[in-house]
Amino acid sequence: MTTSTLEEAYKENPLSLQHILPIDFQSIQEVPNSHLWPNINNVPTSHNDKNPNVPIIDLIDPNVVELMGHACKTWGIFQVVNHGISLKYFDEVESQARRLFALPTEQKVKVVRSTNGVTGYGTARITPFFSKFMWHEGFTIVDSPLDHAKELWPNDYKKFCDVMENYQTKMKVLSFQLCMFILNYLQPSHEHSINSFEFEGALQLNSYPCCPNPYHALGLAPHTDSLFLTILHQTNNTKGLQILKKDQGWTSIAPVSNDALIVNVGDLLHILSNGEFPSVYHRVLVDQTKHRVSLAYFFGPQVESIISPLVSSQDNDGVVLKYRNVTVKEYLGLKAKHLEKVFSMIRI
Ligand SMILES: C=C1C[C@]23C[C@H]1CC[C@H]2[C@@]12CCC[C@@](C)(C(=O)O1)[C@H]2[C@@H]3C(=O)O
Ligand SMILES: O=C(O)CCC(=O)C(=O)O
Ligand SMILES: [Fe+2]
Repeated sequence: MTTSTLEEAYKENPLSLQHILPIDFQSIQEVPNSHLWPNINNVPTSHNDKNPNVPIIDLIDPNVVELMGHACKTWGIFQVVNHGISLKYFDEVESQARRLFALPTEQKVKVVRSTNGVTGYGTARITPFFSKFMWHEGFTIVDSPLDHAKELWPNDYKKFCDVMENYQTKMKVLSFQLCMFILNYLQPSHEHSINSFEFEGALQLNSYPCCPNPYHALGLAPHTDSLFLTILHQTNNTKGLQILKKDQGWTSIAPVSNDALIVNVGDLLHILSNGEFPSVYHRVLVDQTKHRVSLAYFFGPQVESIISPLVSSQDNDGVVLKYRNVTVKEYLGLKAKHLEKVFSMIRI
C-alpha cells in the first residue's frame, strides 16, 4: 500500500497564481488582448469518405480487442458506445458542474487550486507554456472534493461530493476494462497483465463560457493528455473538440449520441506501446452562444509505477526500444517543466 497520489507528482512543480486564476468570465464583455489568439484555423470539417470520423467501437462487439487496438494505432482516439453507463449519471455530473461554474467569481476563487496542488478551481496546467490565455475554467478532483465543496456550500455539499465520487467509481471500472482490452492487444500472451499495475485517476470538469469572439479564442490550446487514457463526455453533445490529423489538419470530432464517450490515448500508453499508439494532439474551440461543459476522466498507473515499452518476447530481438524506463512521477515532473519536449528527453 503506498500513499503517493497524483498530488504528490505535481508538488515539486508549483505554478504561479497568475497562471492559475482564470479571468472573470461573468463580467467580461470583450475578449481582452491576453486571450486573443491571432491565427486559429477554424474551418468546419465535413466528414465524408475522404475525411472519416474517428472509429466508433461497440463494447459488446466480439472483436472489441482487435477493433480497439487498431483504433489506438491508427487514430489514438475513438468513441465507445454500449459502455453500460446510464445517461442519468452524465446528466447529474453535468448539472453539478454547471452549479459550480455558475457561482459568482468571489465564490469560485475560494476553492482555487493551491500553487503546488492538483485539486480545485483554475486554468489548465499547460497555461504557462502559451503566450495567450485560454477561454476556459476547470475544476479538478482527485478522489474526494469534500473540503472544497464544504467551502462552497457549507450546508449543502453532500450531493456534489456523492455525484463526483460515484462518477469517478464508474469511470475507473470502465477505464480498467478498456485498459484490459488494450493490453490484451499489445501483448496477447499476457506476459505483462493488467495486474502488474495499480491505478489512479482524476476527474476534470471543464467549462468553456460563451465567447464574444470565438474565431480568436481557444478553449484549450493544443496538447496531449499525460496518463494512459482519457474518457471524455461532452455534455449535450456540444462539439468543440478537434484533433490534429496528419493529412487533414485540425479535424472536429463529430458527436454520435448523447451517451457516446470519447477515449484517447495518453502519453504513458504511447510509451508503453513503444510508440505504436500515438497520444493524439487535441484542442478545443469555443462558441458564441453555447456555454460548453465537458467531463474528462484521466486514468493511469499509480505514480510510483515504472513504465517500460512492451514488446512481446517472440519479437524481442527484432524490436528496437524507443523509450527508456520512466516512473509515472518522473514523467509528469518532466512534462510539467518541458511539456512536449519531454519525449525527446526519454527517447533512447
Ligand atoms: C491527472 C492530470 C492530467 C492533467 C494533469 C493532472 C490534473 C489535470 C489534468 C489536465 C486537465 C486539462 C488538460 C491537461 C493537459 C491539463 O493541463 O490539466 C490535463 C493534464 C494532463 O493530461 O497532463
Ligand atoms: O473539453 C474537451 O472536449 C476536451 C478536454 C480536454 O482535452 C482535457 O480535459 O484534457
Ligand atoms: Fe486533453
